[in-house]
Amino acid sequence: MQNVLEISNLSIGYSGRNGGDTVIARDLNFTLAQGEFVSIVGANGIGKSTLLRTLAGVQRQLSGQVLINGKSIYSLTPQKLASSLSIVLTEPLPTRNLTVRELISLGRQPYTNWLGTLTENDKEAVESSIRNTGLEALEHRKCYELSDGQLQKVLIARALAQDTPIMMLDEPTTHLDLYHKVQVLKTMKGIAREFGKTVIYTTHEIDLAIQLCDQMLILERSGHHFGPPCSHIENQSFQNLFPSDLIDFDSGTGTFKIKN
Ligand SMILES: Nc1ncnc2c1ncn2[C@@H]1O[C@H](COP(=O)(O)OP(=O)(O)OP(=O)(O)O)[C@@H](O)[C@H]1O
Repeated sequence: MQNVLEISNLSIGYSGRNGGDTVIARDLNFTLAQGEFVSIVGANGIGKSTLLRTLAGVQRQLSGQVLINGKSIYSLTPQKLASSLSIVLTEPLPTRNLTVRELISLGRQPYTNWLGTLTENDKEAVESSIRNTGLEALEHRKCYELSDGQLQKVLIARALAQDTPIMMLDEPTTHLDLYHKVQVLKTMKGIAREFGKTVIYTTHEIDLAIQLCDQMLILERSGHHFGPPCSHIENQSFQNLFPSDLIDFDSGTGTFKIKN
């Protein structure tokens, strides 16, 4: 499989007003191949969203490299970047006054003319992302009429309509019930498989990620681990993810258990 995203010696964080940097994670090294379904996991505040935003070029890295197909992400024009990767963030929408279909159609912006006219190809991409996310019944509803979970699906559909080789999603299943979490994750994995897209998302649902992902990036204060879920289980990498006073990772079932 061809490597699409190469991260080398990456340090992420925030530049202070007086010039000092706050480093959130350093020396990150991993590579994502075409068609892989990948999650980023770790405790609250460890840097999952910061990393995702850095990988997407939404915020600058402190040092190191993020390469998409061998080219630095920061050298790409906004147009090229928008046709290379889509990102679903947790920030609220600027407007919820659009219908579901209109919002999903915005995903086609990198390809439309300045009037935003949709071609047959654009319309087909919108149709198929509505179908793939099961939003047919909601397509004419206004976004302000949706529940948080329904809106989350619409944002995923917009990213799907963008039809980029790389998709990045920040906690895409937070507001969904268990059934719909699995439905959305399986849809995303299916898209990775069927269309050879690389999908990377942050999550707190480690059990589901273990069952579904090809690769997992585990962020910890002491460093990071990257590899397939089974190698993390073998290497006991989940054991140190959280303080051990309340929960333990059970390698046999691949789940966290509450301590008695
Ligand atoms: N704009 C910012 N400026 C400075 N520090 C920030 C900024 N945004 C986040 N941080 C800090 O960076 C660290 C990592 O935050 P981040 O949101 O990436 O973590 P996370 O792993 O996604 O957390 P969670 O699981 O709670 O969503 C936190 O300590 C946070 O306070």
